[in-house]
Amino acid sequence: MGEKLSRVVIVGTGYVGASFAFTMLNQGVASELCLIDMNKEKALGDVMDLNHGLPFAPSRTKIWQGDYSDCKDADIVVLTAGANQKPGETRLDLVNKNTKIFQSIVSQVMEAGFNGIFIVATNPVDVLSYVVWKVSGLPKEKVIGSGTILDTARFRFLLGEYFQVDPRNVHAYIIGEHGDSELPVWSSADIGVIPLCDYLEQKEGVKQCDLDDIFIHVRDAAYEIIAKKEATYYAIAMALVRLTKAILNDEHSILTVSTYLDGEYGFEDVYIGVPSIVTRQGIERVLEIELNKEEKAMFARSVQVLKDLIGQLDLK
Ligand SMILES: NC(=O)C1=CN([C@@H]2O[C@H](COP(=O)(O)OP(=O)(O)OC[C@H]3O[C@@H](n4cnc5c(N)ncnc54)[C@H](O)[C@@H]3O)[C@@H](O)[C@H]2O)C=CC1
Ligand SMILES: CC(=O)C(=O)O
Repeated sequence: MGEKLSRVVIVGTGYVGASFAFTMLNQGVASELCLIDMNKEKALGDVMDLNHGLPFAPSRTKIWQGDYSDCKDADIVVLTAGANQKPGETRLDLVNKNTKIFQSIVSQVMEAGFNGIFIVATNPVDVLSYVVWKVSGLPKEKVIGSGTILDTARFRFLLGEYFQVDPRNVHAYIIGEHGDSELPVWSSADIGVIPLCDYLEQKEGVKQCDLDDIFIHVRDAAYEIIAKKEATYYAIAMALVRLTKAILNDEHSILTVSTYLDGEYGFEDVYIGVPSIVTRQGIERVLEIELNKEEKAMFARSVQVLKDLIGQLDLK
């Protein structure tokens, strides 16, 4: 029996796209990796560098510098092209530049005959996921933003440090905009098998103000890292690989991706980060966490921030 081919195309081989390609190669996730960037020399340099690592890779991967015609047979196109934040800029500041770039890229991907799944990482990721859905004409299930997958990872890491447990045993979510209006869902957070609220009551030394501080560090992590080294890329690359594997391996994994709300949580016509089941077909279902009153209000505010921006888009 022949080996099953899986093709992943990456558009935008800057810090995030190149780190994603490197992580994909190291984990042997796809049999074909195609790199596209308007800076062709950069993409070609990355292809050469990655190919030279093949003797150390866990499996064979065909890696090449491509063009949009390569998207026709792609299972997944990952969009990491566009401007990133400069120190002091918010993710939302990038909306106009990156919407224009995305209109052009997504049109070219679709003209090639693409019928797979888009993963969107470029910021502002929730708004751009909406743009990709609109411009591509694909079903909502097939356009997935990285949403708060990275914020949730940061949250689990910091809670793991605080409670001195493996972050993989921390079950806690950040939802909402991947940005300043996101929120922690404290009411359903578990440390291992213990609800965090019980932990807070029972364990000495666990204080609400420390938890609030953890959330602030999660929300502001990108600003801190960008001030120190211009960009964030390793953790998002690993998060994108996790999402890619969930799709290619039909894992039915629950990830806080940016997805289209169609009545869930009482909202519609917006892409936003919520826990969702990810399969080979894309988003199977959005999971509705029972939010408390304060969390509901914060989520509604986050939806409004995104809807206001979506309302200003010129998608002609
Ligand atoms: N969703 C998330 O959690 C995260 C998102 N990001 C976002 O990812 C995006 C990329 O960030 P970086 O890699 O740091 O930026 P970068 O500037 O290093 O790379 C962007 C790449 O896009 C390419 N590009 C620009 N316009 C293009 C076009 N029309 N066609 C093809 N390629 C084009 C550029 O040549 C460049 O190589 C940013 O918007 C950043 O904010 C970054 C980290 C985390
Ligand atoms: C840049 C960005 O969106 C992040 O690191 O969260």
